[in-house]
Amino acid sequence: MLEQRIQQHFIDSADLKYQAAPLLSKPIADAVQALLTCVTSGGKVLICGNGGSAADAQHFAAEFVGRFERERPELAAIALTTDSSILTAVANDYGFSVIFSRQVRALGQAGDVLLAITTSGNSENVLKAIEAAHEREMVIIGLSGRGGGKMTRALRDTDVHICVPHDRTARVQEVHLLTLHCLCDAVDDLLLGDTESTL
Ligand SMILES: O=C(CO)[C@@H](O)[C@H](O)[C@H](O)[C@H](O)COP(=O)(O)O
Ligand SMILES: [Zn+2]
Repeated sequence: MLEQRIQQHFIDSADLKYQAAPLLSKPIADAVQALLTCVTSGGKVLICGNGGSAADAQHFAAEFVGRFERERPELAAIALTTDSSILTAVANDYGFSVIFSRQVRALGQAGDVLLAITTSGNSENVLKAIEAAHEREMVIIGLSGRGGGKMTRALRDTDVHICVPHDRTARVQEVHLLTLHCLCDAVDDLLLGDTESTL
């Protein structure tokens, strides 16, 4: 029955979130420290991902540059998924696999953070963006699922890997979105202290 099927999505999503909380709280806290170090020393966050993860990239950038739940100064973040002229020129002239890495090389500086989002851990353009970010001496926060795929080996000890323990893309994406909200909330908390939410 359709309603049962719908309810099962809610149950599965909630189950995964319960299971993932104790596993992911430490890497998420590490990611918060990396973001805080970046933004308090004048750095910026570059974000990339495909499909639903491209939407997540833009969602996060909106909450950093705009706001999350509290008023605070603007924070620097750029989604690498939005400029259709850059994306079409680079894909057309060089190939889809370098649409993010060229932007990372163009914009990235030492001390910036790359937030790399891929549910499989295997999207080539995201993996190449990680390589480019290492060249620029950036720290990488990798969001993945399905065991981490190739992202696991692409990351270094100084990076942070937040790997959602599930094999279904939609479920992984649901935890990625929760993770991004945790990051925004924690950065605000550390920057602003225990002030009341204004929204
Ligand atoms: O949102 C969804 C599925 O829920 C899709 O658009 C999905 O993001 C796309 O298939 C992506 O290309 C998957 O890439 P990735 O997460 O494996 O890097
Ligand atoms: Zn989706």
